[in-house]
Amino acid sequence: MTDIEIRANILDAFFAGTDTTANLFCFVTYYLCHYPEVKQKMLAEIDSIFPPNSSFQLTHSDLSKLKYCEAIIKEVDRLCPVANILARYPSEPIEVGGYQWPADTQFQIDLAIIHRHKDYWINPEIFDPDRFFLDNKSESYLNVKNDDLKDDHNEKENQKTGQKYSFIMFGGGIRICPGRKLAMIELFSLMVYVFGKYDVELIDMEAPLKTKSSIITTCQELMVKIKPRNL
Ligand code: HEM
Repeated sequence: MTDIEIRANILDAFFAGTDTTANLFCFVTYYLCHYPEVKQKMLAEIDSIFPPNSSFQLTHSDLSKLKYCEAIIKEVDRLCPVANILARYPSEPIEVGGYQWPADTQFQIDLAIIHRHKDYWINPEIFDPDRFFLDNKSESYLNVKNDDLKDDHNEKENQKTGQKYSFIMFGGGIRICPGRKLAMIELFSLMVYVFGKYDVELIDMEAPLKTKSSIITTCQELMVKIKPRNL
């Protein structure tokens, strides 16, 4: 790689890799404060793997046991996608939506619309991490039965919704987010260290989540009070 390419790659990792996880963690905090039963279930999982008042080490193998935490992160991003737009340019003329489009047309894919589309999700407006947690493939979490769900990266989520690309938190195909595993490790670690050790409450439970969307959706303000957990 040339120096310019190395610099561009480092900047990519900084820009694409810091505000995404930081803002998504704010959204996770907001939802946990509004759904105490979800928070309790999360704490039970964290405490069972990283017992409080013990000198645990954060290992990758233990973090990957946090299946309910994973479900929370996905459900929060489904409703509030931190990366909200994907862009694609077809290299050849293409038909999309019944129209012919020339090569190099820019298509923008709106994650918030797809993640809440009633064709793919039951009760899409309802916050329910169990969508990504329960192995209940037959009933309420499937809207569409589709045999063609094979996809290298999103297969597990696709199977739960029954539709290819219905959940695209990290994009898909060859441009899928290269930082996705690191992002999940960061978010799991934050959940263990912050919620496992501290009680986090919103200052104003009535205040809506204040966001601003451009390339990514950012959290404008989230006032919280934090105290050590009463264990
Ligand atoms: C919660 C955290 C994150 C989310 C939701 C997220 C989401 C995404 C999405 C949706 C894309 C576009 C994929 C596509 O076009 O199909 C993307 C691309 C990218 N992400 Fe992430 N990302 C996150 C964290 C990270 C981290 C931690 C890094 C690196 C340290 C990173 C580096 C990148 C880079 C370099 C690209 C551009 C890939 C390309 O165009 O080939 N991301 N990310």
